[in-house]
Amino acid sequence: MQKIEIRNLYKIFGKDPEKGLQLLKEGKNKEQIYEETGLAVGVQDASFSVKKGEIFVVMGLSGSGKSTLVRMLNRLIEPTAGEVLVDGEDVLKMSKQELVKYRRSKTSMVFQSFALMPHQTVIDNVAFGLELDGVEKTRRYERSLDALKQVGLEGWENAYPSELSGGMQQRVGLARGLAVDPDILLMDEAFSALDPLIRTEMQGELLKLQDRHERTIVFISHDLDEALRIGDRIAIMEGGRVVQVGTPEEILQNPADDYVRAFFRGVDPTGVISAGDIVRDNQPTVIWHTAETGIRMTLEMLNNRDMEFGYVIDSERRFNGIVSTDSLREALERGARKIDQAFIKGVTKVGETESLQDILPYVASNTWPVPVVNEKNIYLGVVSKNRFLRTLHRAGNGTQQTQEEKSLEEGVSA
Ligand SMILES: Nc1ncnc2c1ncn2[C@@H]1O[C@H](COP(=O)(O)OP(=O)(O)OP(=O)(O)O)[C@@H](O)[C@H]1O
Repeated sequence: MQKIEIRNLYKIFGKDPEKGLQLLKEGKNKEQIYEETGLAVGVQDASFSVKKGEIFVVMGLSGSGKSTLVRMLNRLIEPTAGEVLVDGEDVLKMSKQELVKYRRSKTSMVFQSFALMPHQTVIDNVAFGLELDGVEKTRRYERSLDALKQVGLEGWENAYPSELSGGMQQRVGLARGLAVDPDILLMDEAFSALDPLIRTEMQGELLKLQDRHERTIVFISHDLDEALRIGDRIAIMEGGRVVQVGTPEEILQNPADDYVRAFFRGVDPTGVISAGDIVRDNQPTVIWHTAETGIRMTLEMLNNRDMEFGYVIDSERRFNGIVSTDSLREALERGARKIDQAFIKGVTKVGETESLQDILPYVASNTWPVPVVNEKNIYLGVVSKNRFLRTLHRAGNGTQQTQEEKSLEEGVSA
């Protein structure tokens, strides 16, 4: 479901922005327009959408238009042209009153400079937005305490900002953003001022928060590692344009141009592509598991299909275990009858979000393709050694899979 939709959005800074629009339409570029008129093109023709519940990272070099773009989402910067739809409603058509309400209740913004008020306690800093909203004091403090708890600052409510470390101050900034319980959190280089260790910690904190309470987060960053770590999808900006939008894997595997490629140079694909991206569910034999599933029947089935391994799942597709022709025969010799007595011991399944780097040891050490499950233990399929190696090879070359490779892969037996 789309939460935010941006259509043909422009921002031109200067006295006569319409003139700038006209010149862009005539094919002039940003630099020519600046030289001729002194108008600065901040964002040009941006169109994309942000899904409900995702962390959407806007990335680009300094001056590429990130801040301008994100500030147009809550009209801290007034767009020159285009549409910003939030839950289907055009933010640019809102009256002043509607806009105030939208800014206070639907969105909140977290800045790089934590923008804390030094003479106010932590809790008053957090409660500030609610106070503006006219929320009464008891309720205000309740919600602020809850927000402080969410960012791990319980017990610090009466401290002053100067008593806190940089990382803690940023947590207060984040708590202030959370206290109003916004649908949409806009984060402008929110972690950039933090030293690397604290920064990584805060990124982890944000991901954890997102696990518990799904918000739509638009996060500006100029840092690739950060974008890859937290972004469900990334938009890359260059010179005011959005040049590519996609998941980290999509962008890495298929960069739109040299600018994007340059960003990703040196990135190790094994850290970015996940098990879920390369899972295949059509190869090995899947065996539905019930109390009646017998060993003899299973063995016969594997033999008939000339398969060495079978993946056992229940009627809800939850992964139970793996059997092999060997483990089934051994179990029969022991006098066992039910299939779960024939599971290979110590089978490792991997989560769909685990990276290639994480799953490498399992792919390398097992003779059977590694089963991949989601967070509910639902079986999604397997990653075979072949598929794993092919992906590495492709990502390394930055080339697309050819039709030949594709059919080869479909034909590769597990
Ligand atoms: N108020 C303004 N007046 C004139 N030009 C502006 C104004 N604000 C931004 N610009 C110009 O718009 C372009 C985009 O700036 P913006 O701040 O959005 O980039 P950014 O990617 O966020 O950069 P940074 O990472 O340095 O914050 C730049 O060329 C900038 O000079």
